[in-house]
Amino acid sequence: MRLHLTWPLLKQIVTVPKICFSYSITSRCAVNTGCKPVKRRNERKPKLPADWHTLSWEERLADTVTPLWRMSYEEQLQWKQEQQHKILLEMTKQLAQDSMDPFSNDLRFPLLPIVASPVSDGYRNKSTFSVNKGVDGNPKTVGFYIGNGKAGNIVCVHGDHLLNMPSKHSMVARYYEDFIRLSPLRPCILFHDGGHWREITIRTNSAGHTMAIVYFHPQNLRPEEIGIHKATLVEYFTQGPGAVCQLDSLYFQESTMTRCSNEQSPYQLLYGQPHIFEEVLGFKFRISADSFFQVNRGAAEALYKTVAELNRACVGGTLLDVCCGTGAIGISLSPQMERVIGIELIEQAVKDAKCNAALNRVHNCEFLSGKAEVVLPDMMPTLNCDGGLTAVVNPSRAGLHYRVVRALRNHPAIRRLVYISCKPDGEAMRNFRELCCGSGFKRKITGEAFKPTVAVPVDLFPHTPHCELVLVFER
Ligand SMILES: C[S@@+](CC[C@H](N)C(=O)[O-])C[C@H]1O[C@@H](n2cnc3c(N)ncnc32)[C@H](O)[C@@H]1O
Repeated sequence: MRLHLTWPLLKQIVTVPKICFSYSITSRCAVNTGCKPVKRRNERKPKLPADWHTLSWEERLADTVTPLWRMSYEEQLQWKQEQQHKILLEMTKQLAQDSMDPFSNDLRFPLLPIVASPVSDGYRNKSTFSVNKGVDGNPKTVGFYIGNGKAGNIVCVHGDHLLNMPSKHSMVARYYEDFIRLSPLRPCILFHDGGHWREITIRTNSAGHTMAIVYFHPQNLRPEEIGIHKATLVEYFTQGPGAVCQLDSLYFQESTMTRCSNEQSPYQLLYGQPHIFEEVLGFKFRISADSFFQVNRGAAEALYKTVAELNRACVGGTLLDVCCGTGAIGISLSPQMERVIGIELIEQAVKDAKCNAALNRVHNCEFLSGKAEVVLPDMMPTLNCDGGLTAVVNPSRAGLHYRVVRALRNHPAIRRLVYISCKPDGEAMRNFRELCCGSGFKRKITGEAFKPTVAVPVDLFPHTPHCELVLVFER
C-alpha cells in the first residue's frame, strides 16, 4: 500500500511496511541491569540440525533465539527439568568437593516438577530489536542478529515468525524500520563508524498499552539538530504511518555506550505517559523505562507464588529483598511479613518500588537505592531481628557480589534464604558455593554454612532454554 503523506516534517511518499503480525523475540535477557557481559559459550541448548546452514534465515533465527521451538511445550518442560537436574547435580558435586564429602551422583534434596508458564506463545512484555544489515544487505534493518562481529558475518533478520513475542512488538519494530529508512541519518552499526539510529525497545502490558524507547547515537550532532530528528520521530508515530502503533509513550535516549542508565543519559519522554503499569497477583506495578520487570507476567505470578510458598516458614519476620527491581517480590510477599527491605541498583526502579508500595497501600516495605554489596554490609549490623530475618535474592546473571553473600551468611539470624536465578550454571554457581562452603574457604566467612533443601524450576521463557530456578538454602 502506498500512502501520500501530508504531514509536514516528512513530506514523502512512504511504502508502509508489509507486516506479518505473528510473533518475535528479543535477543537479550534483562537489560539495563548493570550486569557484566554474559558469556554465551557454555549455554545449554539443544543440538542444531546438521544442515543448519541450509535452513532459511527465519529458521536459523528461531534456532538462535528460541531453540526449543521445534519441541511441543510438554517436551520443552521435560527438557528443562532434565537440564535443571544436571545443573543441580553439578552444584552438589562442587559443594561436595568444597567440603571434601563423597559425591554419590545424586541430589541430596528434592527437585520439584517445573512450574509451567500459563502462556507459552507471545508472552514477552519487553523486546529489544537491533539495527543492522539485513538479509538483502539493507543496513537499516530492524530485527535480531545471527552471526557475530568477529567473524564479520552478522545478518539482521526480522523476527515476525518467532513464537514468544506479541505481534505488537513486531509491528512497532517494522514501523521503526520504515521510519529510519526514511530518515537521512545513517544507522549506528559500529560505534566507531558513525551513524545514529540504534536499537528500539518495546514494552507492553496486559491492558494493551505500549511504550517504545528509541536509542540514538548523537555523534557530533548539535542539540538543535537532534531536536529536529526527535520531532520527526514523534510526528511519524503520532500523525504519520507509525500512528497505527498507537504508542502510549515514546522515549528517546542519546546513548554513546551499549547500555546507559537514566543517570548516565536521561530517558527523554518525547510523547505520552511516563510509565507503563502492570498487575501481578492483585498488586499494581509502575514500571519506568529503565526498570527491570519480569518479561512474562503470567509466569512471574507463578514464580512469586512459588516464592511465597517456600517462604511460609518465615512468616512474620523481616524480609530482605535483594536486587528488588520495582519491588515485585517484596510487595507480593508483604502480607506475610512484618517488614520488607528492598535493595536495588537502578534508581528509577527504586523510585518505582517506593511508588508501588504507596500505590498498593503497603506500609511495611522500604526500598534502598545502591549496590547491594555497598548497602547490605553496612545495614546488616543495625537490623532488628525480632521475629526472624530471611532473604530472597534475585540478582542479574552476574550473580551476587561476594560481599553480599558474606553479609548474609555472617548474619546468624538468617536461617533460610531463597535464591532465584535464571542462569544457575553461571555466576550463581559461585554464590551457591560461597553460601555452602566451610568457614575457612574464603576469608571473613564466619557464619554457619547453608545447605540446599529444595529446588523448584519455574518456566518464564517458553521456547528458549532458560527458566528461573528457585533454590532454598537453610541452616
Ligand atoms: C533479575 S532482576 C530482579 C528484579 C526483581 N526481583 C523482580 O522480580 O522484578 C535483577 C535486579 O538486580 C538489580 N541489580 C543488578 N546488580 C545489582 C547490585 N549490584 N545491587 C543491587 N541491585 C542490582 C538489577 O537492576 C535488577 O533490577
